[in-house]
Amino acid sequence: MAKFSERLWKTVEPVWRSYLQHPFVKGIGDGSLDKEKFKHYMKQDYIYLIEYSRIFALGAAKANDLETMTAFANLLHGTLTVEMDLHREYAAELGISNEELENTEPAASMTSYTSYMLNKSQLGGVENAAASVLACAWSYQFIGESLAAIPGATEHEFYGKWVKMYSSQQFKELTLQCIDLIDKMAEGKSDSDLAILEDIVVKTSYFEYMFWEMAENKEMWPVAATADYATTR
Ligand SMILES: Cc1ncc(CN)c(N)n1
Repeated sequence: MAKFSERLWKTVEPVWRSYLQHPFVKGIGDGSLDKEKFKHYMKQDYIYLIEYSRIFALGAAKANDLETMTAFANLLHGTLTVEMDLHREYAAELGISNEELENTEPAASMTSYTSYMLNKSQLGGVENAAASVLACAWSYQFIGESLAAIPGATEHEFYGKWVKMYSSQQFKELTLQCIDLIDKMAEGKSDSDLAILEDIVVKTSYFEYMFWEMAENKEMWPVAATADYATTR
């Protein structure tokens, strides 16, 4: 029988392929991306990764066996180190302190995406946590590998290390652990339970697209509060 992850790939493939056509992703691949857009993305992505890490912690807490708990703990550690080190390196290059990075004011898309994942993971069992993180890891690995195939993309003086990290063996191993987790959790589940997990993967894939849009357009919130409020933030 086909693995659940194969079914998921077929369902979300058109959404993930659309990322490769997105101007922000294309700009990383050909090195033409405006650095101010990247700076906005990188700051939002850093606070996104803090919330994303919480899902791994929730998965570890909800795990029914030690093997699953260890996998979630490894993924938590990998995100806090391998992935977030990349952001800290870019921040240092762009003159942003770790404190400023951590205190980034969350944008609407970042807030809605992480709130959705946290809600699904808190309400459901450990399988909801595995479904919530899947598109995040796997779609970035898909993007990383696709961009790495573009001549010169990994050697670009600024964006090269982004492409290298997301196409690296280390990141691939973290992704494979996420795929393995969802496949194990899908075993023996009813069609209706699998449909619930699939829906989480589809919705998070849509949120991924919205995140690229937020980055491209340097979005925060659609309207501004008073200037007084803004200065107290
Ligand atoms: C929004 C988002 N989605 C996924 C990833 C890859 N963990 C990320 N860094 N940022």
